[in-house]
Amino acid sequence: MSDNEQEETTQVVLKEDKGFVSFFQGLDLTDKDTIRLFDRKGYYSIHGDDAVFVALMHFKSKKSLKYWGTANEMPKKKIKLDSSSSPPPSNEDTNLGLACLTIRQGFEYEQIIKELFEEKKKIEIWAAKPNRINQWELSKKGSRGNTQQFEDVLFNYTENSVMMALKVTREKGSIVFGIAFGDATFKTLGVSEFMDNDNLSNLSSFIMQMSIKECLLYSDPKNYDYAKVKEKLAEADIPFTEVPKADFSSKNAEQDLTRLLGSVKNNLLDLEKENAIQSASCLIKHLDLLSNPNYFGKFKLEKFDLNKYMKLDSASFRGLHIIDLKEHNSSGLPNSSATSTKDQSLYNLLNQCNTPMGSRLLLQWVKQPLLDTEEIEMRLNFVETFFNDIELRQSLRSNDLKKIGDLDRLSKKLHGQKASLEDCVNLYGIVNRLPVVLSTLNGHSGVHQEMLKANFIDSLESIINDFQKFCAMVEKTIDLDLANEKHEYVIRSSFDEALAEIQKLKDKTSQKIEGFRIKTADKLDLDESKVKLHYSEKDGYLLRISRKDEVKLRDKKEFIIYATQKDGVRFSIKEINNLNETYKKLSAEYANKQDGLAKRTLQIAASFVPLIEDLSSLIATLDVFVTMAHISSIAPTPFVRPEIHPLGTGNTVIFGGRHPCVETQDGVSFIANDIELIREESQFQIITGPNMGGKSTFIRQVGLIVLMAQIGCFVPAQKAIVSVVDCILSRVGAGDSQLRGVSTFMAEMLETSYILKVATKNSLIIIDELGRGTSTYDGFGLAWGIAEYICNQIGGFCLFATHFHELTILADIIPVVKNLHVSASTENNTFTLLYKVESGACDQSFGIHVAVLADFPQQVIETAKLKAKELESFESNTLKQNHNSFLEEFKEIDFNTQNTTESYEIVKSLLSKYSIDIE
Ligand SMILES: Nc1ncnc2c1ncn2[C@@H]1O[C@H](COP(=O)(O)OP(=O)(O)OP(=O)(O)O)[C@@H](O)[C@H]1O
Repeated sequence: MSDNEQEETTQVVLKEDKGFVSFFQGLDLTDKDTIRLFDRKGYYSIHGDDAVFVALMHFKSKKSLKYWGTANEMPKKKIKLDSSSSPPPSNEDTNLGLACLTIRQGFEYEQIIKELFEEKKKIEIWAAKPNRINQWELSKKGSRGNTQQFEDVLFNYTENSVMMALKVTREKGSIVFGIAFGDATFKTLGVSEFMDNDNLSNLSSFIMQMSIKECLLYSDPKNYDYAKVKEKLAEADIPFTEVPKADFSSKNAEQDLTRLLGSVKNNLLDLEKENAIQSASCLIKHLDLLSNPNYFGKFKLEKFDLNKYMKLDSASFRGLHIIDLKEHNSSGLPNSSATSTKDQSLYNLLNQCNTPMGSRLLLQWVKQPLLDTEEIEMRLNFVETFFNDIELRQSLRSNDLKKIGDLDRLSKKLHGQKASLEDCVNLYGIVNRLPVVLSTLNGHSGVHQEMLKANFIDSLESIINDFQKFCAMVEKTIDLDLANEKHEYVIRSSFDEALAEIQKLKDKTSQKIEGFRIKTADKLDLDESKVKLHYSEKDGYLLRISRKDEVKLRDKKEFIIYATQKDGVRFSIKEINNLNETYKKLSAEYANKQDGLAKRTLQIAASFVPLIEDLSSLIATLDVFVTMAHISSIAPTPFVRPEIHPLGTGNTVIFGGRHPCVETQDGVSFIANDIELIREESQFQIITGPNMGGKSTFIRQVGLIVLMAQIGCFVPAQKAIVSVVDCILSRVGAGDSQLRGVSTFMAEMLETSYILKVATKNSLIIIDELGRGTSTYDGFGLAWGIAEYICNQIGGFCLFATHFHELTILADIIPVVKNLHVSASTENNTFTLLYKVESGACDQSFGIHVAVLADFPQQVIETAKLKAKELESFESNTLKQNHNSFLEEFKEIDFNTQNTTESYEIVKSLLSKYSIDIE
């Protein structure tokens, strides 16, 4: 925000009001996650800690705050200070009295609402009670998972606002989740019941992949799994409210669901899912869905099938940088690393969609890579169609799709009865452009022509057909000429007899007024053109002459002077004033009639919402395919269509693979690399090489290529064969371990234990620099043990980047282990990173080489070489045995049943049992 804008904000200054202060102090302000805004008609005020929080969040300073009185003058009741989200106030702050911030209605208010939801705050809007001084009542409230009452503000929000209700139970020893999830804005509702392992990996994936924003949690503190779920939610940064058991009741659930979904769709509901159905009743109650008759029969049933998508947890989203996760440090401000622009996410790279619907769908696809080969091939066929037919792609991108506005927004407005005639005209414009899209699609004649016809052309034709009635209605009712010429949106007067009659009378009145204008000019002995008519809402028609001619009005009682302005003198005569009265009455009558007719028109338009939704989904899908094809073709080297092998079959072989985001960075001339992950032959690859040599980039690019292939997108490679995987598990870098108050070593251990428990023989495991948090020996020992465990017990594909050069010996012991290294050249006493991945272990200790280049004393170099040799001969079987035994026991520990300190103690005692030193 610019200084100017900020200055403007502070122009709205609310005067100190002691009555309000006592009302405010009397409120229950204990919930530090709620921010209260007071609607003062035209602007809003925020007070106390809420004001400080918003000032810091939005304006990044406290300058815009005003303080009322001093703390000593204020009523005695203390406000609970928000210690977590804003720094504790200094004495100076508390002495200043009650903080007060005013924000303007419109853009500023909208921005702040969006930011508050992003900060996971609950929002309350308070309005003054009519005719009561300093008495306020709650008029709106919302939270991140329930933004219904703020829809008008959040229309352009890309992400959905999905709330879930969650019940945890155990069946036959396994954890079972009964989940209901819903988005009141997009009117979707779903239920799902699934089992989970002790790591809750299914729940983790569900939260990430369904974009859950908030949770209503079945309160059951005695339940052993309950604390684990709470920890998982906190880890995924999902705010949750503990809800009494009574709200999870199946009593009226079936009936309530039928009401919202409509009876037909109800057949698809699996009512056997008792826990999920109970969660649904809780969700319906807390979102207050039944209080809005507009919702009845309008909800769509959404399915979540755990077996349909690749599992991805937050560590993988972070490790592969699939989407931008907004991360926060303990001060509540965004991490600078998380906002770095250089390091763009895969979603950011791909999202060059032309429509907001496309962007939303793409986000969903990126989060939910598919497992079914047929579905993947189908998507690839479409991408191929638009990739090969340049003309088709360019025409859709640069013309046809660009002009299609946000249909989701339109349907939301129409459904919520917040639409205007302008929205109808906009929709009419979009519908009129559809034949152009259709003819562009019809122009294609490639191999997938039939598929294009069956999936897009036929549906679009039928949608255009079904919209005919809508178009006819708009043409008949709305004055389109006025809309096009003057951007005024009204009902055509010829549409309704009564309206036409009133219009006639209005015209007649205006004509009479015009007659008096001419007569007045005559009376004043002025040329007719010098007496003008001026119309304003307030005064109706007035006459106007130039200031020079004002003398002509002097001393003549029949002329009533209204105002003298730069452009002349405004005056009137009795007859015009009388006609003005008539004109005003007629105008009011006309407007009234117009309103009624507009309302009816909008009601009819709202009946087209299901059709708009169908169109929106068709355009979104088309846009995503076209965009994926576009990105694939504009990459520094075009992407290629991957060859897909069903889950658990075939190998993953990539020739000339590239990292899609690193290759587009400025100044990077990317070196492509190959990899062959062959089952039973080379499914475990160890990557060694110098620091900054490109190890992480290489293993992440393999993860991203597999992920992109399963989304149905082309991939950055010369040739790619991808065997579908059930999940990608990544442990990349120590990450934010400090934030959670866990040592780097513990964080590594926890994440790795999770991988060991969750991975299957059909997974892709990506491990980067394991063991950095420990002493060299133990780090190495653990890395060795973990690698061995993955090879022998899990199977699956694994890429293991490590700085432990000695780990490469594994290749001699385990047949499926192969070594790769990133190369560097040390010719002519220079050290150049080549980024080329080659087979075999890295044969040089580059660390020492760099030390030589840096002119280290000879003695240091010699000692380093000696020590390195010692380490190389690290093959003591007893030591290795110790590490293996440690790992056997380590993986059995259930970290979820203890807190961090307890876990740490257990691991420490286990380490000491096997004489492993991590200090
Ligand atoms: N194939 C490549 N072609 C060109 N540049 C590359 C390539 N791979 C990596 N780089 C560049 O090198 C930088 C370092 O790469 P990366 O982080 O992958 O190295 P690393 O070996 O994992 O390093 P470290 O061991 O220090 O973690 C990248 O940011 C990128 O700019």
